[in-house]
Amino acid sequence: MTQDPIVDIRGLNHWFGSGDARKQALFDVEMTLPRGSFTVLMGPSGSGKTTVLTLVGCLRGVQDGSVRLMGQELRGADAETLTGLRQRLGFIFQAHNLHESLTAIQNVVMGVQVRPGVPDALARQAAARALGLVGLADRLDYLPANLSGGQKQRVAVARALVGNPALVLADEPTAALDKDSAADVVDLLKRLGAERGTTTLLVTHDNRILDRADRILTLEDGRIVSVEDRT
Ligand SMILES: Nc1ncnc2c1ncn2[C@@H]1O[C@H](COP(=O)(O)OP(=O)(O)OP(=O)(O)O)[C@@H](O)[C@H]1O
Repeated sequence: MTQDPIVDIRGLNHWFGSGDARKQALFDVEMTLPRGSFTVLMGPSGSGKTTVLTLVGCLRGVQDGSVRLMGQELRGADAETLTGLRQRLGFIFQAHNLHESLTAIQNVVMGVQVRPGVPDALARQAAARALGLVGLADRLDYLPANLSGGQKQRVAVARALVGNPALVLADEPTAALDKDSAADVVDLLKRLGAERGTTTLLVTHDNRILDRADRILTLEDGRIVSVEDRT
């Protein structure tokens, strides 16, 4: 049985600014992400990658065209629908964005608590399990300042995955990492995604990640210029 794609984008245009400063950032972008797929979105700086990611992540409003996320149209969707959808997403950013005053496990617990009504003990249990999966079972009570760059990024991966998201959106997750840590983080994302059926859309211009992708989409000047299927 074929399932609906997690993400289906049709004729997406996007503009920034207004008046004379108005500038089109995306032109007629089309993209389909099948459930469980691992897609890399690449392209030069300023080509529109982050804009696509923030639109799919319900972090900015869709102006023109259609973005369907888990079957729901985002254009014109109300705030409640967008909040509900956002709770089913996992975000990983270039800078790990951990709270420096919270320990690794407290940071990951915050990833559980985006969903209302999860009891503290259960959240802590899930967070400990997620940190175990990323190989940090012995670092639960460390503050970010006492973790390496790769370890911090793995905490961010655990935080993104702990709520069992349907879709992980990752923006340059390996930019701050050395070669080995970058490969570890990507392999981890891919493995956990495969085990849980999570779909991943990863933005990067890091060539080291490309051989791990199921699909590589390339954006240039706001347009998709190539789609390479590797499955
Ligand atoms: N908030 C904004 N206001 C005005 N213009 C913006 C804004 N955000 C992005 N842009 C413009 O939209 C275009 C696409 O930007 P975007 O950040 O999506 O590119 P990118 O491919 O992610 O770049 P990078 O790899 O450098 O992060 C660029 O020309 C950028 O200057």
